[in-house]
Amino acid sequence: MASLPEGALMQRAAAGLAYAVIDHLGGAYGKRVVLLVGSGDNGGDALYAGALLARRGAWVEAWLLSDRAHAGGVAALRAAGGHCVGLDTGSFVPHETGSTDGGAARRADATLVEPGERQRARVETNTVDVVIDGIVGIGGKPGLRPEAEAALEGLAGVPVVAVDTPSGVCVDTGEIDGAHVSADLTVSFGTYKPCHLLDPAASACGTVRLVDIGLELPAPIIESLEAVDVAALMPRPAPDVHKYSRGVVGLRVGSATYPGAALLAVSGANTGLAGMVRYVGTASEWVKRLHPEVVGDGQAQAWVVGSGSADGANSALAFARASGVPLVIDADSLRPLTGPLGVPAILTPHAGELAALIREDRGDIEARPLHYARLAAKRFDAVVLLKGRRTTIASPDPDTPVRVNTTGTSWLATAGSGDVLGGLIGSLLAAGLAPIDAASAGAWLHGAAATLASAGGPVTASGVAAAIPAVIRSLPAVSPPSR
Ligand SMILES: NC(=O)C1=CN([C@@H]2O[C@H](COP(=O)(O)OP(=O)(O)OC[C@H]3O[C@@H](n4cnc5c(N)ncnc54)[C@H](O)[C@@H]3O)[C@@H](O)[C@H]2O)[C@@H](O)CC1
Ligand SMILES: [K+]
Repeated sequence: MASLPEGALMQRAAAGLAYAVIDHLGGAYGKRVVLLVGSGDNGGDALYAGALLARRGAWVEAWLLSDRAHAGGVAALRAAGGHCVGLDTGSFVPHETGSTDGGAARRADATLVEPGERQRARVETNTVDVVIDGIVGIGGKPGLRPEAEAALEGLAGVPVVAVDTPSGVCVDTGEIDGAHVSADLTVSFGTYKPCHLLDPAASACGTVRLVDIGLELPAPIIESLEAVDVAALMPRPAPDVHKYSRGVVGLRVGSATYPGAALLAVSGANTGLAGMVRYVGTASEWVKRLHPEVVGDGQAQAWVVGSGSADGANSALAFARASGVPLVIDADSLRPLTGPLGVPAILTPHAGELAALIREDRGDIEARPLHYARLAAKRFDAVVLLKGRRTTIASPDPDTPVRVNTTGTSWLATAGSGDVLGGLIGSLLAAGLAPIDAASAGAWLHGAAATLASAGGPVTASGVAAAIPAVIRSLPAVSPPSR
């Protein structure tokens, strides 16, 4: 910031925001835009973007929700032909804006709402094309104040573009505590924030669009893999490779009650990412018939246990643990866990399973996935992959960023898809990926395979497994790591 002229970052943010709004609306000319403007720089972004839209022929009205507003933004909007309205027509006084954008405070030298504007009848809300939410951004506390709630109520049904973050959500944790904006589009500046990735707040963001404003960013505490990252993690056979050196994954899953879980877990593991798949359990005959490549008991570089294991869950876990190799622990084998396992492990609970495991309320876990994934990772000294719309993957090492998965479709909420995921992660673990990488790359591929197989329609767990190789083929080419 020190090297930039004052206000440069805000101008970049506002321009990015305005063009995103123009894209969203399919143009600016003749559109009716209401800005909801809070007291900080988030409101400043909205006002400058409003000025740009007004210059492009939009009709723009700013509702100033506080007795302070970004003075430069107000002046710019007025100069471009936009209007400012105070909701409660209080006395609007000059103020010093926050110092996040350039450091120096700016002092307004005019009242924010001119007398003529103050009493104007406000726009008919059913003619508004878009609301720009500049109530609060990264400086806001969770929840909305009554004037913001009232304004949003009056504009119910109008599409909302959120500036940086949907106002009211907790930016740093993705939690929700009180009223908040639900946006159709969120335009984030510089980087994604936790609320853009983590549920429940991520569900309030709508589509998230990132505008690069040239920030130099610190190391993240949360990250989300993209296709190129997954491509770089994929095990690719070297020329001198053989089936054992590519890794052997073993599965002790399924039971007489749930033979299908065994077949699905094997289909997730048996996509060719590892050199060999072993299966031990009651569904052996079925596995042999449907997956002739799969062999029986023996040494493995990773074991998958618990999916549909029913009464066999404890012994499957005990056998696998005794092998000393990394484990994927799913479903029924999560139940006997009481603490660290002594071997590298990935636990793959959904919220209900994690609730039972750590004796918490399922609703609390769904409301605070980041918190509980981290807590469980620490307690069990294992990578914890907490399944959900935004699967959240925490490492026991507090310095390793938490990974949030963004691939997938709600069609993936289907029986057996978790069994496929466990097998897939096991094969990546056996192929030599670190547990956090195996879990997060597995979640990414699984979600992407579901989207591919679904193509907008229904999908089954078998269909997801079948689509995994095609997803891997479609990953971008990456140069191999230098030795
Ligand atoms: N930091 C940066 O590098 C940049 C920041 N920019 C913008 O600046 C924003 C941050 O600005 P600020 O730090 O001024 O903070 P905000 O504008 O996010 O909000 C803080 C202000 O809102 C009030 N407030 C807090 N919680 C509230 C609530 N729940 N309801 C109503 N009012 C509440 C506070 O009293 C304070 O005045 C970013 O989100 C982004 O939009 C951009 O202009 C680009 C550069
Ligand atoms: K906002």
